[in-house]
Parts: sequence; C-alpha cells; structure tokens
Amino acid sequence: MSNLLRANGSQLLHPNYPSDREALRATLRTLDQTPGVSKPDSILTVDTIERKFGGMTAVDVDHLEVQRGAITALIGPNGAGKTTFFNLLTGFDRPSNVAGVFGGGEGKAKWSFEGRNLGRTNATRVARAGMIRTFQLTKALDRMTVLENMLIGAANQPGENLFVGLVKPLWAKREQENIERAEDLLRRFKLDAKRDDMAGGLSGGQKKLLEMARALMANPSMIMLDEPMAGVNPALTQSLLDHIQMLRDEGTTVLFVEHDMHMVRHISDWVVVMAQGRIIAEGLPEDVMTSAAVVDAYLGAHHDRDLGDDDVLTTGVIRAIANEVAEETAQEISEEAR
Ligand SMILES: Nc1ncnc2c1ncn2[C@@H]1O[C@H](COP(=O)(O)OP(=O)(O)OP(=O)(O)O)[C@@H](O)[C@H]1O
Repeated sequence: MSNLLRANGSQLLHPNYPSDREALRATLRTLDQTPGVSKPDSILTVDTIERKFGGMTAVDVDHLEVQRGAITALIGPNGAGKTTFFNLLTGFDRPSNVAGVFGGGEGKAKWSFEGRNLGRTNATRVARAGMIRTFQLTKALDRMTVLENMLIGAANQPGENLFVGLVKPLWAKREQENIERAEDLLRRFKLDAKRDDMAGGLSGGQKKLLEMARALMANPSMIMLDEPMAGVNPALTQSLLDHIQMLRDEGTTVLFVEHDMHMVRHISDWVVVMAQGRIIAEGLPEDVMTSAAVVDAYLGAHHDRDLGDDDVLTTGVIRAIANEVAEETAQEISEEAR
C-alpha cells in the first residue's frame, strides 16, 4: 500500500479501497437494484436534498449512496437535475432545505463524504475534504496557459474563487512542488508539450484532459466529472476512458454525468438514473439499461427497436422514464389534494 498522503492528509489509498475491480463488481451484483439502496462501503451518502427554483423542483433526492472505488454514472434527460445535484454536493449551490447551523433536523438536507458532514460546507472546504469536480474551461481560463490552469487546481479552490489562489504570494517551496506535480500530470495526460500554450488553443478532447488533470492537482479521493465526453473527438475518446479507469485503479472513486451511453455502458460499474430531480432507478449498467421496467417504459409500443442502439437509449429510455415520473408525480399531487 502506498504511504503517500493526499492534500487533505488522508492516505492515498484508503485501507478499504476495492483495488480488485472484478471483486467489486461481483459485490455490486449482489445488491438490490432499487433507488437509494445501501452500498457495502459508501464514500458519499446523501439524504433528503432539495433544490427549488421558484415553483420548480430541480432536485429532490431522498437517499443515495456512492460506493467507494466504483465508477458510477449519473444519467438522465436534459433538465433532470444532474448538474444542479453536482453543484449542491460540491458546495456551489445551496439546497432549499438547508440544515441549521447545528446540522440535521427532520427533512433537512444532509450529506456526508468519508463520514464527514458537508451539509453546510462551502466549495473550498468540500474540495479540501477530497471531493473535486471538474470545471469546463471558462473564457478566463482559456486565456491562461496550460500550466497556470494546473496551478489553480493546486490552490484547492475550484471555480471563480480559484483566482484568489493566483494572486496570493505562494511560498516558494510549495510553488515548486506544485509545478513539479503539474508537470508530472501534464506528462501523464500527454499535455506536457502544451505546457506554455494558451488553454483556449487546445482541442475539445485536450481541454477535457486538462480539466481532469487540473482536478487531480488537489489529490482528490473522489472526482466528479460533468460530461467528460462532450466535444471530444473519437481519436481521444479511448485515451479519456483509459485515464478514468486508471484513476479508479489508483484509488480515486469516480462519479460522472454523461449523455454518451456508449461510455456509460463501457466503463461504469453502477448507474444511477435521475429524472425530474428524483433518482428513479439504480443498478448495474446492463440491468438498468435493459430492465423490464425501463425497456417497457422507453420502448413503449416500439418493441421492434434495437436495445443496443445508443441513440434509442439516450432519447427513448430517458424520455419514457421522465414521462413515467411526471405521471406518478401528477398522481401523488392529486392524491394529496383529495
Ligand atoms: N439557476 C437556475 N435558475 C433557474 N432554474 C434553473 C437554474 N439552474 C437549473 N435550473 C433548472 O433546473 C432544472 C435542472 O437543471 P440541470 O441543469 O441540473 O439539469 P441536467 O440534468 O444537468 O441537464 P443537462 O443534461 O441538460 O445538463 C432545469 O429545469 C433547469 O432549467
């Protein structure tokens, strides 16, 4: 086992980390495939988190556990609430049912990472706790060099606040260590030749690699990727998939949002399906994507359609699930009104 320490002081490889992926998958196969099911070793546990925008409920999650060491995909139609959910968990947004200063309380949002309550924690502290999300390169980040982008990641202050990290005088030793780490990661992601280029000049796939490399500057124990495949040309697809699987093998739990069903099927160990803010299904990729309920829901009358067709999966299953949830919700509302 490695004796290296993460930025947050924890050991690089958690003592319970499931290094053997096949064994982990075998364990996952024994679980009930129902929304909110308990996992053998949950790294992130979420309870009753809600986010409303005006009268619209964007996120309404009762319970979710994310298994340590698994690659978990979060899928769902446009507007299902996936990004809002990521924002809430990482402290970039606040739940509508935020807990009081002492935490807890009936019906209040509660979530913990590595057993640590994050219910009222800001984005910087969440990142320091070891849960890091990738960020798309904003215009401002585009105008910085690849290396500068990496050093922002080391400041452990994702999002706009990262700029604070840049203007603060850094201790020389710390800065040198950060540069060395950045250069190592750039080599690993084959971006070292681009070190001093403006990030804006990178291809779509290279930008995704940079986003991932930047997130790794903070040594996260869990990385949250928002649509890692978006805008990536096929030549770089395999490399991205390999990097994600390598991260998992080295001790980083992965949670990712993705519309590309090929990727979801190819690399995930577990799939969580979100629609209209709620988690409506979770399970093994091959089962969730072909479960009788889901197949019926999304194929509807079109039983002649090929289930292996990724396009059908993205548009068909998800839309059907969304419709099903909408019907259930309408029913619940009318029952409540009675
Ligand atoms: N700041 C906001 N103000 C008002 N409504 C918002 C805001 N952010 C998100 N929403 C709404 O919340 C719902 C969930 O959006 P969200 O972006 O989380 O979905 P998503 O599943 O990530 O979608 P996509 O796959 O298209 O990225 C949508 O109806 C969206 O319009």
